[in-house]
Amino acid sequence: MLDQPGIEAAQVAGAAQPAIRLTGLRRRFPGAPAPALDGISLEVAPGEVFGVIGRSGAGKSTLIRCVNLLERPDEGRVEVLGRDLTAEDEAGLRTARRGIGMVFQHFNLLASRTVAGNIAFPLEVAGISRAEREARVAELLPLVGLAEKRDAWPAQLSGGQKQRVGIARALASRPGVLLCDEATSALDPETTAEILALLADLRQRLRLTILLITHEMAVVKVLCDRVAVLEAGRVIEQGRVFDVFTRPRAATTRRFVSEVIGHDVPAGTLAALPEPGPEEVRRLLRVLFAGPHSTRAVISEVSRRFGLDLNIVSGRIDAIGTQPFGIMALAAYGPAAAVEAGIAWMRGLGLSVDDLAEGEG
Ligand SMILES: Nc1ncnc2c1ncn2[C@@H]1O[C@H](COP(=O)(O)OP(=O)(O)OP(=O)(O)O)[C@@H](O)[C@H]1O
Repeated sequence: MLDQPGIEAAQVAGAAQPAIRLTGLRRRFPGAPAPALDGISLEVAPGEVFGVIGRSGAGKSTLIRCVNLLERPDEGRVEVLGRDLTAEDEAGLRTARRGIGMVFQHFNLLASRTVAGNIAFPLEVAGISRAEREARVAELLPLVGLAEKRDAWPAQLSGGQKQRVGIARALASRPGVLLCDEATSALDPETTAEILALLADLRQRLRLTILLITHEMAVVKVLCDRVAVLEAGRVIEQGRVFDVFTRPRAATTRRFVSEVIGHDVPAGTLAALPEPGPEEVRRLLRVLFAGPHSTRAVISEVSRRFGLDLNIVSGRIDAIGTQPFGIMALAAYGPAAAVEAGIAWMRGLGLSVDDLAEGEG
């Protein structure tokens, strides 16, 4: 059902072509002082989960709505699963949108329909037979953990259950691409974690490509492979989540990242540290351990080898996806040449070592 040859072909995992390609998107709302989208280009690979993060007003909603052309960009091209949506007429768009599911922040369920009725709704609109609709709903309910709720009404569901219905409805027409518009922002932290786990599971089982927008870095950390940071309608930074989290470049990115992994050195830290002795320097360093070395072994060894005093200001061990890392702020004291040699030695082990100013990430 709902087979679309162009889309099916592009869904083959590993296809060279991106699942989503946005080129030079611009959108300025009439009368607005600045464009909502100011030349956005990005690509999402098949099977990838790509997050777009930004503060309120950065242009996230406008961007995601452009992907299925709910919002038409003034300029630029939107290609999804190999199809140039900006070149489609309304009929073509309707067909193409069946390959693109969308999950909304506020669920957007129809109060007058049961769970099954909500999930079946897009299939009804697409003219799918009742028997096929029922079969599809029966497949989807257990997939989203709602096998027992088939005949419940939206008003009888928790927020998390409502979002499960929203996700099942988005998957009804077997889309290759799922767009998530702040899908967990209306949920409490525990329910957020459950919904993110569900999305991660569905992504694996259905080999979905997911583009999500969020203002929460925790969502990006748990679910995404890559992330783009949006500010004033522009992508100011993008890359693999691990790289962006461990080496954020833009100030906005550093602020987002510090929400979840605390790169910042608290104000007042320097004043509380001892002054360096005569013939000594003091360097405030951020050391990132992303490889096989354990934090403690490296710190004690660099201290021994180079005769440095190391004062640990803050430290944290964490993981992004399945990749563990440690991040530590430390004050190194010793003769200038010894401190330099110690830093070079740590870098030689593959650790990332940067100078850190107080209050900086
Ligand atoms: N329909 C509209 N008409 C006029 N201006 C709009 C419209 N939609 C969005 N904007 C403006 O475009 C800019 C980007 O808005 P957008 O909703 O895309 O940002 P956002 O990052 O999703 O923010 P939020 O998280 O608050 O929704 C904002 O300045 C907003 O006021």
